[in-house]
Amino acid sequence: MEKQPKPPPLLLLSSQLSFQNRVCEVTLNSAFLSWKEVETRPKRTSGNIYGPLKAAGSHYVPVCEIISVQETEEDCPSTDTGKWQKVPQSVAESNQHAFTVSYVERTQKHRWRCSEVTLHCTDRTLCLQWVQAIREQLSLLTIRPKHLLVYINPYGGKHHGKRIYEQKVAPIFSRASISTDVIVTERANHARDHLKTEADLKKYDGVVCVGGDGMFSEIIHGLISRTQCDSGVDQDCSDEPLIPCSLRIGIIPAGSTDCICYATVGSNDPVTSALHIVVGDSQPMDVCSIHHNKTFLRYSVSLLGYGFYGDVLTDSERKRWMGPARYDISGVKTFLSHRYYEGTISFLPADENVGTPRDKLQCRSGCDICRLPSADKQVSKDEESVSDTETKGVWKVIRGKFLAINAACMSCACPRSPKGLSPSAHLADGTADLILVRKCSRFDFLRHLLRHTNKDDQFDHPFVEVYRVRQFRFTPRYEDTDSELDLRETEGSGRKRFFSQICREHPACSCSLAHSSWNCDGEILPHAAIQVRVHCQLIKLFARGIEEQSVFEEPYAFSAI
Ligand SMILES: CCCCCCCCCCCCC/C=C/[C@@H](O)[C@H](COP(=O)(O)O)NC(C)=O
Ligand SMILES: Nc1ncnc2c1ncn2[C@@H]1O[C@H](COP(=O)(O)OP(=O)(O)O)[C@@H](O)[C@H]1O
Ligand SMILES: [Ca+2]
Repeated sequence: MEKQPKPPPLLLLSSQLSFQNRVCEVTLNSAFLSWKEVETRPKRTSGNIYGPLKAAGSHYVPVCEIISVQETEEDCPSTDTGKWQKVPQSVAESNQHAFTVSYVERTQKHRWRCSEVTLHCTDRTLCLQWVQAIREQLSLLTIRPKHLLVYINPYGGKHHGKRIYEQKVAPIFSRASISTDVIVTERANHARDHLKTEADLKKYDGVVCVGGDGMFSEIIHGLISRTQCDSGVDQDCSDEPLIPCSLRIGIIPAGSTDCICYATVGSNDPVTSALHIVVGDSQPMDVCSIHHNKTFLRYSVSLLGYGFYGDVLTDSERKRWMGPARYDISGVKTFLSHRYYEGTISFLPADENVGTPRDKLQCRSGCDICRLPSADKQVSKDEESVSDTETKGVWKVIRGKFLAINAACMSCACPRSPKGLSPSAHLADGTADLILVRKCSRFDFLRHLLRHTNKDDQFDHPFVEVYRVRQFRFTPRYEDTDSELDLRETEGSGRKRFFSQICREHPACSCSLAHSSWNCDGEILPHAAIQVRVHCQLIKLFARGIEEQSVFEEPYAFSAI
């Protein structure tokens, strides 16, 4: 289909206003607000005392990135104590009428800041006309949230959640005329239970989570369960397609890892996240459901890890008082213990059109793969059911001794690992990357781990395999005989023989090490044998995916427009 050329933006208002004592040509059209300095005063240059009328720096702000506009009360002393208030530029200007536009400015490392420009008018009518025209354009942006439900975990990360929200986020929401109901949680699972049973969700345009990945996990559990419950979907039934949640979720990072925020925005910065909420961004996201036989256990959006990451989490939970540093201490300890686990992984590979975990195509804002119509979208019940299409694939079975089994339905990029556990995983393609790290030497495992922190390919080792999957199952070795899959032991079954073998191979370890635990977005799962299925685009965030670097380096320098 041929693309229709976009109609040119409609010119709405144009005036000569003053900015920092200079005359500016200010224009508002349906797409941009722009101001261009115009040199009107005669300028002395060598030879010619009258220089040409010169256009200096032009500025363009897309209307969709304007946060707010207000009349600036320059004559009255300020009642606004935030950093929003500008001191008048000069005595000459202070008597004039002015309005201030706040807008998004991109800075380094995918961070957004709130910038502002104050434009002075010669009369009040013109000033009000400008304020009204800009407000009208903002009111057309119906994707922007107006009323939000905010949950704050006061104990996440370094326990700064409440302060971060009050000092950095609330002023931005109030500037953007967003009203909020704020709940500071009093116990673990407070937010989840409130969302699941109590909250009047019809009142809100979105939910905001102030905390880390664990807190985000609470929010999605509450929201997904509520949505299924309201639609009569049984979460215990692993074949049934789930109903996508309609409310978007914003993440204000205030946790230890903040992987979900970092991997969907590109930074773990509260102001940037608040601005993505204000402009009403929307990023769909895959969610894994985890079952044990016919029982629903949990959902996961970031890391689902058995072996190394499971053991790191189990050890670090005892060190919560240390804050984010607990993961480093437990990481070193777990690395030194060098435990491996036996079991069987079986999985349903994804079709080739979603790419492969090693294709080096990173998921970025507006990602083509996540927009593919063939992505395993949630289908309505009268259409072909998801299970029909999925059973057409062929399951693969891998048995072995593993140091780590990780599944990531997105990159899991975080400050600790800027490209993530699976750098080419997609946020919303309906697949997860399954990473199997087989038993190897400590030195090799260290090389693999260190590659998460630099540019080298962590999958380029003979003991690492990675697959893009839609579903998988894991059965630890001693449970193989009870498994529904009936994957029989070839080397002999029976617990006694299994434990004696483990102990022979592992003289320094105790028998209890035959099992690890699953780390599910920072929560320990009670079962080792699990079935996992990816649900394409089950939730939506107030985010837009990571923007291409070029957008950041040249922040809206629309010189060609
Ligand atoms: C020896 C050098 C080791 C460097 C290894 C670096 C690998 C880092 C890969 C991290 C992937 C993190 C995925 C995110 C997991 C979060 O859900 C979870 C819970 O985060 P939270 O505490 O709630 O913020 N955090 C952890 C560490 O398990
Ligand atoms: N008020 C509270 N008291 C204790 N625990 C809480 C409270 N609110 C939330 N939690 C729990 O704290 C855990 C960690 O929270 P999170 O915000 O992810 O921080 P971190 O990244 O440091 O782990 C989550 O599992 C969440 O369920
Ligand atoms: Ca995915």
